[in-house]
Amino acid sequence: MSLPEEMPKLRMAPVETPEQLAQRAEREKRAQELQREGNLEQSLAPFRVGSVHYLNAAPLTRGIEDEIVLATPSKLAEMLRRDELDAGLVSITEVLLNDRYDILDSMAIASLGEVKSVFLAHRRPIEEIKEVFCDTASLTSINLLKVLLAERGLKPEFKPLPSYEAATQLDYVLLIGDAGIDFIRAPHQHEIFDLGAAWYELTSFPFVYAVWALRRGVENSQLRRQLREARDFGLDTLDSIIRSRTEYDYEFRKDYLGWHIHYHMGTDEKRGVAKFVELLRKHGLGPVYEPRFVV
Ligand SMILES: C=C(O[C@@H]1C=C(C(=O)O)C=C[C@H]1O)C(=O)O
Repeated sequence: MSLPEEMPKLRMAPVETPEQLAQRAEREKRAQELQREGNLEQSLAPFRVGSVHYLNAAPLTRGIEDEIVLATPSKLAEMLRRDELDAGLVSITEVLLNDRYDILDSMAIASLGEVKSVFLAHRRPIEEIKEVFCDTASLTSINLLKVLLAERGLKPEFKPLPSYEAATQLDYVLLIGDAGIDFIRAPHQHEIFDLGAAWYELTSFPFVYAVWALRRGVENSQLRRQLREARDFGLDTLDSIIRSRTEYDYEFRKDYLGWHIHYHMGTDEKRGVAKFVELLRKHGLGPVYEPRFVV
């Protein structure tokens, strides 16, 4: 018996190969991410937010990148002080040395031990240090180096680094961020004194380099929620950030963002901050204010 003409033909969905399935899953994930990104971007205004242009900040600013001002840590601090920003992912010392910010709780740029991008590069023994040239972008790392050297009874003169090109020719140089990573990855004759590792050796605590500083006295609960969402989004998609960024190479990004740097501010990080406060005071690098955390 032949099938009646009007009977619908059985339609078979084409079978997907495992590769096609994986590609589709990836496309769907990407679409969801884009939507989440879109949601975040819509609601950051009217707040003005700044962050550092270093690779390490990427996971805390996922989805809001296009809305924030990127600058060096020292420029960001100046903008915050002039009230040109409502929030900045800024050096911890800016917050500790100025009684005008709250710290957004539970997140930070921190390391437990070796950080990779904050170090003293030295061609001569540290014990002989008389002067050190410092990346002018840095605030926190200069103070961290002052503390670490003072604990060894060393008080060199701190001078501004004239240019990154000059770094290879100087005996003692403090570098941070991507410029630091560039230096380490290029040929050089210096030994590397990693400040995260030195801090851990001295205190057994993590070191907190940067936090979200919020201008005090401004109603910012919506902004705080946005920044928490950006962090959640960034950490949920850390793998894809590591895969899709183009700085350096994949292995480096994986180690750096997935291992050396971490993004939570827990009990140990707060103990680390308290220890830093104690040592800044001990070595006369104050006045230092108690950090005030807001959820
Ligand atoms: C870990 C780092 O921390 C940075 C160091 C800063 C400083 O020295 O003032 C400020 C912000 C952080 O992003 C780095 O960028 O290498």
